[in-house]
Amino acid sequence: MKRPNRKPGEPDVSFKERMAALRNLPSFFRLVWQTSPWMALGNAILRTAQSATPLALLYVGKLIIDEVVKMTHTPGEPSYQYLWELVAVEFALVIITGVLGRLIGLLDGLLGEKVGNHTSVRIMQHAATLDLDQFEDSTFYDKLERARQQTAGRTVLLSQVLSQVQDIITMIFLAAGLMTFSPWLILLLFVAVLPAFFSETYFNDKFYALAWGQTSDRRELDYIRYLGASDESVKEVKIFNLSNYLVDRFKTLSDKFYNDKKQLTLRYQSWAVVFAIVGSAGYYGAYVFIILQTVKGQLSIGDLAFLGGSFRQLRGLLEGVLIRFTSITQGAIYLRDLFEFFEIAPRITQRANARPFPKPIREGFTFENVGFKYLNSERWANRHLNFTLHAGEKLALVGENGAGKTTLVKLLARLYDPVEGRILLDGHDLKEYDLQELRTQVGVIFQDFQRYQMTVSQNIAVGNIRELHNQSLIENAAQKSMADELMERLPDKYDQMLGRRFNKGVELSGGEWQKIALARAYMKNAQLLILDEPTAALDARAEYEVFLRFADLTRGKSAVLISHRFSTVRMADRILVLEKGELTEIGNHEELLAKNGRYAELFHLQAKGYR
Ligand SMILES: Nc1ncnc2c1ncn2[C@@H]1O[C@H](COP(=O)(O)OP(=O)(O)OP(=O)(O)O)[C@@H](O)[C@H]1O
Repeated sequence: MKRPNRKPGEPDVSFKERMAALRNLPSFFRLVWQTSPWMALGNAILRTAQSATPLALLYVGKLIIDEVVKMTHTPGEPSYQYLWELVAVEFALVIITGVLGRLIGLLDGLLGEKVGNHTSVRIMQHAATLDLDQFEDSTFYDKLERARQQTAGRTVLLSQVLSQVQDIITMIFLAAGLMTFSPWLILLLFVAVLPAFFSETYFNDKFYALAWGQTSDRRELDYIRYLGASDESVKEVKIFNLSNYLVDRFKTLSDKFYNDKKQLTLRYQSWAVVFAIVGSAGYYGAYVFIILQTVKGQLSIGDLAFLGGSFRQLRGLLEGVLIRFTSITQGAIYLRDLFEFFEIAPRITQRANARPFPKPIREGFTFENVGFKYLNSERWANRHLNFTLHAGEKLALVGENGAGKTTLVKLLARLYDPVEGRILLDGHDLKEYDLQELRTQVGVIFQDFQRYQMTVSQNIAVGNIRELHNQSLIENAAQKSMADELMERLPDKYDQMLGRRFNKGVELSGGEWQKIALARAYMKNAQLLILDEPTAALDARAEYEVFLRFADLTRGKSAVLISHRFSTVRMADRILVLEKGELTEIGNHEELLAKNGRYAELFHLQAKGYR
C-alpha cells in the first residue's frame, strides 16, 4: 500500500519496504563471497569467537570478586593461588579480545576495500553493455549515480551486518546468563530501548528521502565543481569570466543541501537525546532492583557485579542492535538501487542465433522507410529514408546543422535501432547480425571523438584495442592519417602522453587531435568506414591529402563521409542531401549540380565565399 502523504517521485521507504529491501542482503553477501571467500570466512569465524568474550569476562570478574570477598571474611592466612589463576584468565581474555578486535578490523577494512573495487568494476562492465540512449536519460543517470555511491557506502554495510550478527550472538550469551535471574528485567530493557529504535527508523527514512531527492542536484553540484576547476573548462571560465557565476551557483545549491541536512540532523539528535534518557532509565530501574536483592542477601557481591555488568552491556548491545538494524535496512535500500541498476537491460542486443556479418558485404546497406526520434524528443531526427549504400561505395552526407546526418550514421552503426522501418544488410535486417562482429566491421570516427589523456599509441590503439601492443600497426595507421608527422616534435614520440592532466602531457591542436583520431579508423580492417566531420579542423591542404589517401586506402570498402566542405564532398561516388531528417536529393556531384536544387544552392553559396 502506498503511503497517502507521499510526494510524487519520493521513494517509498515504508517499514514493509524496508523489510523487503533486506532481501537484497543475500545477493550482497554473494557479491562479498565472490570478492574473497577466504576473507569472508575468516571474518565470520573471528567474529563468532569474539562474541563469546564479554560473557566470559563478566563471569570471571564475578568469580574474582566473590573470591576476594570470601578471602576477606575468612580468618587466617589466605591462599592466593586460585585468585591469581582467575586474574591470569581474565588477563588472557582481555588480550584475546583485543587481538580479535584488531584482526576483525583488519579483515573488515581489506574486505570492504575489495568489495568496493569489485562493485566498481561490475558497474563499469554493466554500464558498457547499455545503450547510448539509456545514457541520454537523466533518470538513468540518477540511478547510475546512486549505484556508484554504493561502492563506498557498502564497505560500512558489510561491517555493520557482520557486527550485527556478532552482537546478537553476544546478546544471546548474556541473556542466557540473565534469564536464570529475571526474564522480566530483560523485557524492561527491551521496552525502554524501543522508542530509540522507532525514532531511528523514522529519521533514517527522512535522510534517505532527502538524499534521494537531491540526487539530480548533487550531480549538478559535482558538475559545477568540475567546471570550476578543470583543464578542459579553464579557458572559457577565464575568457567569459564564469568563475563568480559558477561559485554562486555552487553556493546556492550547497547551502540548500546544508540547510536541509541541518534541520533534519537537529531534530534527529534532539530526539536521540530524549530516547537515550528513556533507555538509561530502564537500565537503572533494573539496576536498583538488583542492588536491593543484594542488600537483602539474596545475591552475592560478585553476582551484583556480574548482573550489573551484564545488564549494562546488554542494554548497550540491544540499543546498538536496534539502531544498527535501521541503518542496515537503510543500506539494503541503497543496495536495491545498486541491484536495480544491474537489472537495467540493454535493448540493443542480438538474437540467440545471430547471423555472421557478411565477409565481404555483397549488396550493401538498404534503408527501407527508416525513421528515428530520440527518446526525449517529439521531433523525427530521421524520417522516410529510402536508399542503398552499395558495397564499396563512398557516400557523402550533406545537410545543414541538425539535418540528421549524425543520427543516420548512428543507426548504421546500430547505436540506435530505427523507430520506423528497417535497415537491411545484404537483404537481412541489421538486427539479425552478430553485434560484436558488426562493431568490428563498422568503424566510426565521430566529430566529438574522445581525446584520451593517454599516450599517442594508446590514443590510436583505441580504434582496435586488441592491437594495443602491435606497434607497427599503430605506426602504420598513423602514417595513413598523417598523424606520423607529429612525432617529429613530440619528445616521447609514440609514448608521448597527450593532454595536460598527467605528468609530461603535451596538448595538441584541434587538427592534430583529428589526425590522431583518424588513425583509429585505420587500426582495423572494417568493411564500412564512417567519418563524421573528421577533417573540420584540418587545414585545406591536409584535408585534401587526407581524402586522397582515404579514397586510396579504402578502395573496395564502403564509406560514409559527413562534411560541410564541398571540396571533400564532391570526391564521393554519391552525395545524399538531408533536410530536416529527410532525404531530398541523391546523386553524384555533377548530377546534383545539374539538378540545380538544394545541393547546387549550398555548393554555390560556399564557392561564392571563396571567390
Ligand atoms: N541525443 C539526442 N537526444 C535528442 N535529440 C538529439 C540528440 N542528438 C541529436 N538530436 C537532435 O536530432 C536532430 C538531428 O541531429 P544530428 O546530430 O543527427 O544532426 P547533424 O545533421 O549531424 O547536425 P550537425 O551538422 O550539426 O552535426 C537535431 O535536431 C538534434 O537536436
